[in-house]
Amino acid sequence: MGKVIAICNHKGGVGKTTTTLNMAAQMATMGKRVLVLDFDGQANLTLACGIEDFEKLDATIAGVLDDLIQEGETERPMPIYQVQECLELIPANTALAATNQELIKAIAREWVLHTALEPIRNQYDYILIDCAPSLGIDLLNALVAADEVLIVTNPARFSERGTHQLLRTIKMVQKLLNKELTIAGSLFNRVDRRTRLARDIMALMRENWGTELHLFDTEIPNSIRIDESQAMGVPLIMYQPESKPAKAYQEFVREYLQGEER
Ligand SMILES: Nc1ncnc2c1ncn2[C@@H]1O[C@H](COP(=O)(O)OP(=O)(O)OP(=O)(O)O)[C@@H](O)[C@H]1O
Ligand SMILES: [Mg+2]
Repeated sequence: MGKVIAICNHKGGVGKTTTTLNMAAQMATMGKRVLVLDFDGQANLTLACGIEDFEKLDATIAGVLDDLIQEGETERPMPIYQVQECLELIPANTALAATNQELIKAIAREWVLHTALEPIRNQYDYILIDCAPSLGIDLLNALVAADEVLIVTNPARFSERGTHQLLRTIKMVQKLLNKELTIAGSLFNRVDRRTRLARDIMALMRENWGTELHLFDTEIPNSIRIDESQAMGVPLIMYQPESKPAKAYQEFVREYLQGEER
């Protein structure tokens, strides 16, 4: 059975999409069968996978969920696009905003994504869900569909407060909706260790959170290479595998997989 990982933080722009894509690309490079799901109407992941005209796509995750919400339709074929060997994508576009409105009123509303993914879970080693910056019904759906949640965060004072809110939501889901859900931990992205302030904040965050939450040792550095690879529509892991942030993502996946074995 494939493992479903929700990559989330309700704070925007912390690097959820970047992490989803590069983690997935690295896993695929290692021969794992990986599916990434764009679960954000901004469609950043879809675009980063090289689909420029995503607004013209007929088949996206929104359509699958709409059929489930309106008809209870569970047999609809999944819109799956090949990104690279071993790596596939279910895309999104702005239609997902309307779907989210319908989700709020749906029967078994927190379970819709879980039901949608059920028929294809076995086809992959990993399914990575790129969540929107939200604490709403879409996040709840991702957390119910997931086996594990990975939090991506930045070393900034505001991030600390936000993480408490997010952990509260995750814990509620663990109690009320998905008892099997585990927290993989938190990955620090956009780390710039050159400044004293950044080093101090990192030390503070590691001290404050370390007991409550697993914090991955690997840190993803702040680097212009990330934006460059996105502009090219290619995961950084493939575009510049020798660059510092690509190496950091390789190291992070190694650390992540080691943690799985424990
Ligand atoms: N390590 C990094 N170094 C430099 N830029 C980065 C890094 N990680 C992400 N970025 C840039 O920051 C922006 C936000 O990243 P990303 O889209 O991955 O965040 P997100 O959490 O998915 O955002 P949203 O909440 O809007 O979905 C992008 O322009 C991305 O290229
Ligand atoms: Mg994103």
